[in-house]
Amino acid sequence: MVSEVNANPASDQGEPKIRATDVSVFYGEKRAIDNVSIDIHQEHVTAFIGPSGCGKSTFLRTLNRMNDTIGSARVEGLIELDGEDIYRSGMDVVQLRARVGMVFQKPNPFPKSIYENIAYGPKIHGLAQGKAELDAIVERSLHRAGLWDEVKDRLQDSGTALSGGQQQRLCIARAIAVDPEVILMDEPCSALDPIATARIEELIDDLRGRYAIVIVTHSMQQAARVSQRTAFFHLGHLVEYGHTSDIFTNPREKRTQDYITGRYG
Ligand SMILES: Nc1ncnc2c1ncn2[C@@H]1O[C@H](COP(=O)(O)OP(=O)(O)OP(=O)(O)O)[C@@H](O)[C@H]1O
Repeated sequence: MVSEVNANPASDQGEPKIRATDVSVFYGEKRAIDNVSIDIHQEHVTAFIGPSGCGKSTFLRTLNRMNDTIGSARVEGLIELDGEDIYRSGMDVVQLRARVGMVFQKPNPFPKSIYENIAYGPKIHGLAQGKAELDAIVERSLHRAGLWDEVKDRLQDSGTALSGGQQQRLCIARAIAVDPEVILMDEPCSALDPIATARIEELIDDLRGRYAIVIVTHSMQQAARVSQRTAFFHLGHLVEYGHTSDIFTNPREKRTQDYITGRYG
């Protein structure tokens, strides 16, 4: 049975950016997420932690309807972005995914130039009036992602020729280029070395405040370093959600305590 969780430890922060209410996710008959309610706030980095298979990625994907791409997946419950039900019929999913961008575990730049990787989204969303405006978006996005200085002299080189860490920053720049409100990150550092990981963590901190960021991570150290709110999932349940400092120093639930002290996971 799910214990009572505080779904809104940031109630002092005004209206949530995203509110999930009684969300369950099924793959065929199998229930991977069980009745999860949570508020995600604008000014924060929110970390999802929990043992492998607990449903962190599945739940993350419900927040921009990425589960729609998995044939067997079915979502129940309500997910609101600024109060709007994102699963309502008629919702423009392409537009939604621009507002709620995603960065994946493995960097996945398009097999195109660095410039085109960034320019593609703004072009299809009609965000630039002409070449000069597009150039400005590309430069600004690469700046924000902390990549401009490294690539400004080779914007026509292929994005796939960059190092893993640079590719991941390119993917973050690509998400930023369409002016998102929320950025979802699914284990964005798991394919990176410690130096590249540190750069992404610094970047997440720089981006905080401008976007609501949700990060799935296997690393409790990373959650503690980059997030202000942490949600602990176990077997499809949201066991505990709160201020990151409280979750790591003073968890209310025994299952959280056991996980953060390394008893399982
Ligand atoms: N496409 C899919 N089809 C069927 N079952 C799936 C699919 N994706 C995930 N699952 C199942 O749903 C459950 C939750 O998986 P999910 O990947 O969301 O967990 P996770 O906590 O992100 O795991 P990990 O930390 O290992 O990435 C698991 O039992 C998994 O096997």
